[in-house]
Amino acid sequence: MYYFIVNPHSRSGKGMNIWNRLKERLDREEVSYEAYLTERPGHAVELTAMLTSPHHEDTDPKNIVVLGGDGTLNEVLNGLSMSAPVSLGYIPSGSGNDFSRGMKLPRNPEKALEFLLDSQRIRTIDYGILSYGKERPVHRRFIVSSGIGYDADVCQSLLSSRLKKLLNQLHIGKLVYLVIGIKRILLCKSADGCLMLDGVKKVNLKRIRFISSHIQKFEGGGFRFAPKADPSDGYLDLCVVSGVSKLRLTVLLLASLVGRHTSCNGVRTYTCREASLHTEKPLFVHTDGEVLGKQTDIVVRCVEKKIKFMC
Ligand SMILES: Nc1ncnc2c1ncn2[C@@H]1O[C@H](COP(=O)(O)OP(=O)(O)OP(=O)(O)O)[C@@H](O)[C@H]1O
Repeated sequence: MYYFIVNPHSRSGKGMNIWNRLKERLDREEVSYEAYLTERPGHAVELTAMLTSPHHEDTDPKNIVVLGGDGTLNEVLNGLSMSAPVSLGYIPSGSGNDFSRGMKLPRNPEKALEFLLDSQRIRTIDYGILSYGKERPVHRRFIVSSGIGYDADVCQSLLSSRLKKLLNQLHIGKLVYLVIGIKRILLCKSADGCLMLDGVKKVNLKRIRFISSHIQKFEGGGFRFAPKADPSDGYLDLCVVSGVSKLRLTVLLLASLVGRHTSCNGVRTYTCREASLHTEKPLFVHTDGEVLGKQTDIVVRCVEKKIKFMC
């Protein structure tokens, strides 16, 4: 039995057409499934919490399959009860699809479904937790990456972008990250700050452009900010870009498309289990592309091999 959580709104509404095609195939092949369509932002968190609750009518081990973008996968991860026996599957229907890219899953939804139904393999993978807020701490899980600064600023701009819809209609949705990314280079602010790695190594930073923390190698629709990230190693791979001009940031971003930015001036990489960051000015923060407002103090940490993934 498969439980599908479908975001019909993903890829600017194309998610619904994709689901209709896959549903036909499931029915034809008499696969046993239940499907839940998300009706609003946050709904996938509620649906997953309901399906994995100890009070759910079926407490047997469950296969939950997400059809959506990285944002929907993030919501499912955040709704998941970690004590429930669940295996996750994923069919990409988003614009960026960095999770599929990192896991080397088929990016064509039909092929991804075929792969999932044929697959017998379970891989255990890590997830990250980003925390902020002193009086009322907030904890958000992530499975691709989180970031503070420029990368989160781009995610914030995408929320109100009409270009995303247009490019998705032209089947070149992932280009939206590149186009908005270049525009935001001109407008995005930097801040001084300091990073503490695993509570022992302190790094002072001037003019932080962004710091991304990775489970997967890619973010932003194919920027390979963490070429060495391994989703099952129990570590976060950090990409820190600071003290660079806007022109240099542009060059670094282009180099990161092929993972060649890591040896350039202004880029530092670290692996750690936990990192805390303080910035002197608030900067936008994201987890898997979902924006969490502006923060000055965040902590990220890695939870090792807690997610069972069908692949
Ligand atoms: N029915 C709905 N109507 C409007 N928004 C929805 C609905 N269901 C889910 N959402 C929201 O849609 C947002 C985007 O979804 P998702 O990330 O899956 O697709 P995407 O933006 O096309 O892909 P990507 O993140 O790969 O660019 C999520 O933040 C989710 O909360």
